Amino acid sequence: MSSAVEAIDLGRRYRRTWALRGCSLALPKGRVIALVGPNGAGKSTLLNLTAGLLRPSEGGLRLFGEPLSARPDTLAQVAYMAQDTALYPTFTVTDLLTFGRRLNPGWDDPWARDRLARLRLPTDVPAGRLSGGQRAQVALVLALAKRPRLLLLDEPLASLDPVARHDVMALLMETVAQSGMTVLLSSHIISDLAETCDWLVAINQGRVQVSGDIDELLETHKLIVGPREALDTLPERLPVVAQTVNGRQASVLARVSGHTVGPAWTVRDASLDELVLNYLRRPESSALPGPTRQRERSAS
Ligand SMILES: Nc1ncnc2c1ncn2[C@@H]1O[C@H](COP(=O)(O)OP(=O)(O)OP(=O)(O)O)[C@@H](O)[C@H]1O
Repeated sequence: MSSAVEAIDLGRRYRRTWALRGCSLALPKGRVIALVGPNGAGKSTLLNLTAGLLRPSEGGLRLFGEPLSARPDTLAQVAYMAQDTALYPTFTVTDLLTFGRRLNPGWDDPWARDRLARLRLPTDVPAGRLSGGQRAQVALVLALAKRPRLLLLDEPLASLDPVARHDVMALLMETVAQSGMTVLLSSHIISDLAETCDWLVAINQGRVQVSGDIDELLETHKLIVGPREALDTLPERLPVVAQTVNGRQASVLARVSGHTVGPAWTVRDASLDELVLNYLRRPESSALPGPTRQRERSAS
């Protein structure tokens, strides 16, 4: 079965700087995929490449099994809400609806009107006069009304208040459940992603660090907490993602499979927040197939 998005050794360079390099990914269909990474990691670059707005400097992309470069109609199945929510500022919401209907063959006009009515926004003022959060919500409705197979969202939650954030995520979940759409969304707010997303992609310094099913990642990673002096008693071959020392206490995130640790240590489940934070702290750690870094001797 083909993936929704497949990147093969994908790279993009701006002059001499690689924004993304050696990116190989297979993202399954019908998932809500969280794309995380520090500022400047390459998230927007990956989204722009997937939306066909940037050309790769090396490697390539397939969407639903089709090479992106060979089939322009593949892109008709993609909707993209970029970071700086590009609504034409002089167009009213009513104009934008008309525009969307004329440009997109699969446009679901009754649905879009119903959703916009529920937002209780003025439909006759220029979009430039709406607040940042209101613009983001309108842009999301317009993107969904295209009925895309793949929806790309670059920090859709950043400008939203907590209630709007919750509503947007609920709308995404509802649409995914009804349509089988795949969503790839970048965000820095991990707690908002934990309930909604079921696949995690972490990018760091232009490289993919993690790509995997969130439940499986949480099952295989554990937080091991104990006294700093006991660090040397941890198994030699324990695949450590990151370790931190706070005063006398050491905390180690590791990929545990059949490893046993001594009685000085407490092993507990990690939250998605803790998992992401530990990976981002250690750009050289990876949860991709291949050799894993093993435990360091000295505490960091
Ligand atoms: N148009 C550009 N020209 C030159 N360099 C760029 C350009 N766009 C991005 N970059 C560089 O590429 C790298 C990746 O940027 P990108 O915007 O993809 O990161 P990001 O993960 O989306 O960051 P953020 O979380 O801050 O939005 C950064 O080092 C950035 O400075």
